Amino acid sequence: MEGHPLALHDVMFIPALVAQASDEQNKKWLRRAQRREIVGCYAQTELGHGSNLRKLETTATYDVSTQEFVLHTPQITSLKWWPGGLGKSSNYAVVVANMIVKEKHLGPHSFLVQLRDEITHQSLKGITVGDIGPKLSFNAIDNGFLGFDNYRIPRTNLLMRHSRVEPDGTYVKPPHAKINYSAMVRVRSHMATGQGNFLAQALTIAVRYSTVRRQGFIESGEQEVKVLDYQTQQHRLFPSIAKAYAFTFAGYETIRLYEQLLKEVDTGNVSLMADLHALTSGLKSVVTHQTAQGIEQARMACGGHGYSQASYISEIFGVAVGGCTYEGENMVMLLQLARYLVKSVEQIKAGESGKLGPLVAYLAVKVDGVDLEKGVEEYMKAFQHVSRLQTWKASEKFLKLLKSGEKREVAWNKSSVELTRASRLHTRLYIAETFKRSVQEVADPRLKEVLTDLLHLHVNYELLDMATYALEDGFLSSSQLDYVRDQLYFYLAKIRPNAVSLVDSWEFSDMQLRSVLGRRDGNVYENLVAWAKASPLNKTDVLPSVEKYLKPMMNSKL
Ligand SMILES: CCCCC/C=C\C/C=C\C/C=C\C/C=C\C/C=C/C(=O)SCCNC(=O)CCNC(=O)[C@H](O)C(C)(C)COP(=O)(O)OP(=O)(O)OC[C@H]1O[C@@H](n2cnc3c(N)ncnc32)[C@H](O)[C@@H]1OP(=O)(O)O
Ligand SMILES: Cc1cc2nc3c(=O)[nH]c(=O)nc-3n(C[C@H](O)[C@H](O)[C@H](O)COP(=O)(O)OP(=O)(O)OC[C@H]3O[C@@H](n4cnc5c(N)ncnc54)[C@H](O)[C@@H]3O)c2cc1C
Repeated sequence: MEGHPLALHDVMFIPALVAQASDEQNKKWLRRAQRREIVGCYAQTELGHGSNLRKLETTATYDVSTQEFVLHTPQITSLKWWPGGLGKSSNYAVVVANMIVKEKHLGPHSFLVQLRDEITHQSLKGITVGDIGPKLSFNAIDNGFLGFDNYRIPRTNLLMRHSRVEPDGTYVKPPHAKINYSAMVRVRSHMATGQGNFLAQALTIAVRYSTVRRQGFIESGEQEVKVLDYQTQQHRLFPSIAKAYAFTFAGYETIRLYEQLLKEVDTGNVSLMADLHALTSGLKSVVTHQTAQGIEQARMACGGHGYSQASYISEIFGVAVGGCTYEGENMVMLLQLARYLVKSVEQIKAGESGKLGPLVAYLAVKVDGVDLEKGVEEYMKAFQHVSRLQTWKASEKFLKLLKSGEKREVAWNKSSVELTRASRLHTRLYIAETFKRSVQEVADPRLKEVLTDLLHLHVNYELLDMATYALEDGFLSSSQLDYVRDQLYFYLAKIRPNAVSLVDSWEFSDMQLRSVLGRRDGNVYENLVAWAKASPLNKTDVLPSVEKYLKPMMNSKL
């Protein structure tokens, strides 16, 4: 859970080679990387810039006389900073640097760069590399820094699947300006399943523990109740169980889309790139945020013992919450999706609704009202309505500011909170729709029934959470919201008997969970005592600090 120093080798280094190196280059590098003869990382972020890639400062200047690129770190802010596995483990890196050929700045490009000797593992001359120090979590990964002092690499180390520099310095452009960002899009496509998995781990711990923990009464005179029987506890945990399933289903879809994109790009078709970028930007942001919230609620749902490291939930939280920042800070990525939504609104206004992609076609179709009692399809229409309403409002705000003479960037900034709200609602609609589609496809009727309960819980919880938007223009009445509330409580109670099976079905082993509270056998109390006794502070009865500090204090006459 604390991460693995080679994680980025598999998660980004190899995928970057697969997607960006030419077949010829990969004959040399890929097999070696796959066999782990070389260990790599993905070095893009710098001390001064992570979000705004156009301002990366590391330069790769082409020297036509030697047919080499000269990598250089011009100032302190240009040091690579954060890449996982860079500090101590990797001897190679895919380095993203601003490419300069014949004095022309051609923007961020990826290069394969050797950092350390393959035999001694010592850093090479011209390279400064090290670890950035302890972090909130992920401390088994050596996130690192890296500087170049006019460090030379062959021309052929530019990853040349999509763009090239010929020996004479002629630049061949890629078919899409952002094709070099593919390693990030890949990880973003995988993040919904990855984060769903983190959330699932925390929930497994909290739900199991909530059936062991007995405290208080619902009806007097009986045995104290399992805390999972409290409606508040169910409300804290069950909607997150639904989300963990929903994120996993949505993630399967984005992974499929990414694989399709890779194939299409190889045939020169880059049309899916904008759609997938927008989709994964929003999904990564919403999923990481809601996962962090869900894990934190799971921790609190375990009361005092949730705060102990014996719960292991704090470590899961630390790792998962990193996802709000890495692969694109969430606000920045929500604003990327917002660009796509605003463009879609502009298309509709220009009478070009027919050109809209399937995920945004609903923005052009108005619905007057819904009858929620008819079922999930009506909820989808309600989600579409709130997302459409907010997307139009935010877009109109931006477009009005533009029309009033504001500069584009200023108008954008003044509309940005509203735009991020639109992006979230659009993404939550997507999650609900993929959840619905996935449940409809389940063949086993008993499984389908339980998952359908979860889906109902999800749509009622989500709609209630978006109620402000739905009430704003009178789309939903307060009596409809009362119906949603009743449905929510109905499904909390209905799911209760299946709650343990729903988390057990994720099949985490005790070794994976590393949680005293979440043990499969439920022997929490005995093992908490054993865990506490094993604490380093309990190795001796009297600590050296007693002689050194406590006694002088206690014996002092002052
Ligand atoms: C595979 C398994 C993964 C499992 C993961 C799951 C769980 C984790 C478990 C364990 C993981 C272990 C380790 C992983 C941990 C950490 C790894 C972390 C790695 C990193 O963080 S790597 C660094 C990531 N950095 C970023 O994400 C930077 C964010 N910034 C950007 O991406 C860009 O700067 C920007 C914000 C997109 C803007 O780019 P810019 O070039 O300035 O473009 P704009 O002018 O804003 O836009 C122009 C235009 O281009 C479109 N665009 C931008 N990007 C793309 C893209 N990628 N594809 C397609 N189109 C793109 C943009 O939309 C604009 O289009 P317009 O039509 O609107 O003009
Ligand atoms: C655990 C972890 C692992 C990482 N692994 C890697 C790795 O392997 N390789 C790698 O290259 N990098 C890695 N990173 C770096 C990571 O990708 C960046 O930190 C991330 O992209 C955010 O960039 P930043 O740090 O520049 O944030 P900043 O952009 O400085 O963000 C600071 C604040 O400014 C806001 N902001 C910035 N720009 C805008 C804007 N245009 N509009 C509105 N608000 C804005 C943000 O929303 C945020 O609130 C890792 C980071 C972490 C935490």
